[in-house]
Amino acid sequence: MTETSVVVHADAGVLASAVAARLIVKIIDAQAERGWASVVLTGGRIAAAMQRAVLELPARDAVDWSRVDLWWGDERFLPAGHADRNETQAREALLDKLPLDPARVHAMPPSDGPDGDDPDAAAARYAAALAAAAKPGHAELPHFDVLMLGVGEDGHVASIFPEHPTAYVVDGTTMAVRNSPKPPPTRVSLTMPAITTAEEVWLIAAGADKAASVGMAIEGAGPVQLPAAGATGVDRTLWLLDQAAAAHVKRGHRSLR
Ligand SMILES: O=C1O[C@H](COP(=O)(O)O)[C@@H](O)[C@H](O)[C@H]1O
Repeated sequence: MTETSVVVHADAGVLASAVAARLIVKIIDAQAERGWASVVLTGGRIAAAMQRAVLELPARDAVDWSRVDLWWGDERFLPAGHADRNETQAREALLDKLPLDPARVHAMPPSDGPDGDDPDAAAARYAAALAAAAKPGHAELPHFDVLMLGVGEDGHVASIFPEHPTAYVVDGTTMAVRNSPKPPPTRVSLTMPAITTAEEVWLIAAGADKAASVGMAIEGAGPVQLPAAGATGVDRTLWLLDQAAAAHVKRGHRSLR
């Protein structure tokens, strides 16, 4: 059974740098144990702040970045290099400044990639890449040490939206997303069953506009109504919040930092 914790930081800046520190330590621990680490990135504002914060921490040099696999939880299906792609954001904020092995940076295909403007083919291609990285006998996914998720104002995670067809998907590892309520309308996403295979899931949210959804998700809302409520890790589910996003979380459910 997953252990769930809620950690509340003073503001978005402290949150970003605390998550960055946590991520570095998680990667160091995974590499000490098995030689490599596998991380699933998310997009959005707090994710970008966290990515920038990783660069500012001297402990980043304790990571062997050439032995880190990077995946994405979702992607806005746009041309390569588009400013709104989660990949572009991560590359600009962090990845382009790290000595990563390019073969281990597994971005989701863009809309002008090998499959053209076909999100189903792009999702299938990503599913194949995930399956190719899985250990023999380990079904369709590699091990994920940590899978990070931003939380939308409406409680969406990755590109799984409340009451949207994506919230009802119970099989497969990836999916094309159409008619997303948040632009752009076409996306590619991991499915909820894929997300919940991660060793640890970290849900990261900052700002008062996230407070209602975060509060309801932690207090027991259903995952179709609030996908954030269904995103759990196998060993651990960690809510990493600033004070404003935690405003509706009951005192007994949080530890203040
Ligand atoms: O569209 C998306 O939004 C969420 C949250 O973004 P934020 O700016 O409100 O933090 C993000 O986590 C997701 O990956 C992304 O595609």
